[in-house]
Amino acid sequence: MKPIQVGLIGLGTVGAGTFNVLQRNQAEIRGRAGRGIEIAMVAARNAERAKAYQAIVGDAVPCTGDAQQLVNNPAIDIVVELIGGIEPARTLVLQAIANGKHVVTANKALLALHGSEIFAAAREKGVTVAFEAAVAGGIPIIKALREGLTANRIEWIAGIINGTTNFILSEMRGKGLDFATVLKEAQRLGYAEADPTFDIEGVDAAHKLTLMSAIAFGVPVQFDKAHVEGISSLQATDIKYAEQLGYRIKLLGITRRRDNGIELRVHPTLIPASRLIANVEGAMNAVVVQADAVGTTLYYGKGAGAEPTASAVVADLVDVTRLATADPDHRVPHLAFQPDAISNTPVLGMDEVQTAFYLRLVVADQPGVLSRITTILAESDISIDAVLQRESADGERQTDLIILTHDTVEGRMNNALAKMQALSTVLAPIVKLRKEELA
Ligand SMILES: NC(=O)C1=CN([C@@H]2O[C@H](COP(=O)(O)OP(=O)(O)OC[C@H]3O[C@@H](n4cnc5c(N)ncnc54)[C@H](O)[C@@H]3O)[C@@H](O)[C@H]2O)C=CC1
Ligand SMILES: N[C@@H](CC=O)C(=O)O
Ligand code: NA
Repeated sequence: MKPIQVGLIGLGTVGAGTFNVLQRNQAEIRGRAGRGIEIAMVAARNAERAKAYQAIVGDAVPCTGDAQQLVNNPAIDIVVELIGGIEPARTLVLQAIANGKHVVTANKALLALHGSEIFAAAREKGVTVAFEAAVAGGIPIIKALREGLTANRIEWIAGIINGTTNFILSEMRGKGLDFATVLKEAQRLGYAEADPTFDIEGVDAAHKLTLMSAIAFGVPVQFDKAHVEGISSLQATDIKYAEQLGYRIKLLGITRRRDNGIELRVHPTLIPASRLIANVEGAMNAVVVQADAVGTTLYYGKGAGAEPTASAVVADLVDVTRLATADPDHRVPHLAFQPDAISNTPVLGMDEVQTAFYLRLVVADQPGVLSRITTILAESDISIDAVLQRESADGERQTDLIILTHDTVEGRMNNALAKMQALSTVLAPIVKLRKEELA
């Protein structure tokens, strides 16, 4: 059978990785896909990359600077979008779909914001939009959630789904390096987004979490409802105290089914140091899924970088090649659930989220301070798990008071915090971090 014809837009980190993997493993890939997968055209903005690429493939495969030419080329069956960002990616993807082409993309930002529009357009035209690379890079987590766990009622998902921030946290903790140095290294290694604030402020993780939540719970993609907090205000003191209490701090994406809705949140989180996920270091990603039949499963691997991400892009190309001749109505639905089974279960506001807390208070070193604080917690019906008192680095007349609580509702905790903050013996803004046992 004639090889399937692929148009590749973007020859950056992932684009070049995809080209390399397709070239290197073409015989195996053909065996698995049932026919060859051939790059028929490339669109690239980076002149140097385009030249290097052209030197490898010669003139047989045209390389254009105008991606519109590629998506409108009738010879192309599958468009691979690897440029990132919203525009022109959105227009190009919709144009490719309108032209009846399947799409493979690694663009989580695009799908988290415009997934509903894109998947609806694809359904209408009977084409597939595959996006394994968009969540946790090379880890086949979309496949696992959408197909492998399809028998289950998923209860919650918690994941380290941003390699850059995990790399930063690990290097700072392990080697004592400063934030800016480690971020530069993450950029050099190709982990970071074009705008690294997306990584650092938790936005990239929230994009990925939004997609997993939709697939797990049969709800639309709704990034605008996600709670997003990154690592920029995380302090070394809290990492140290967390360790003393037997916890590690990781930037986690958590989505959980509750009776009254779905939690969708990204924030630094204390996790017991004994959990496997607490020991995931560097740019590695890990996703824990709790489901009713199978119990807990853990997916671990490289979530960023050229070839790990290309592994997922090429796997999608093989899937789409296998599916290309299948009846569109019987393909795996984009978001796992059939369109008429997508529910409008609400995403809960943070006030309604249930979690445990780590609090650090800088308090005056005098009698009665601790009891006033514990009274406020008791009156708020918040129960204490552990208390640690340490000499404060900043002065003799003050002390650091670290409190771990059991699960409560965040709104209740915020009310109690306001009362504590108003005490004259509380000398600095209280640090509040969330804590999850993940069991
Ligand atoms: N780098 C990584 O580890 C991962 C990246 N991703 C996603 O993959 C996508 C690509 O990321 P990277 O390869 O890291 O980015 P990159 O910045 O290295 O590459 C993007 C390339 O697209 C080119 N480009 C931009 N606009 C273009 C246009 N209109 N036509 C043709 N070429 C154009 C740029 O010149 C650049 O070479 C993004 O959506 C990113 O979020 C997903 C998982 C991991
Ligand atoms: N910037 C992302 C790349 C992969 O999605 C990350 O650091 O994880
Ligand atoms: Na993946």
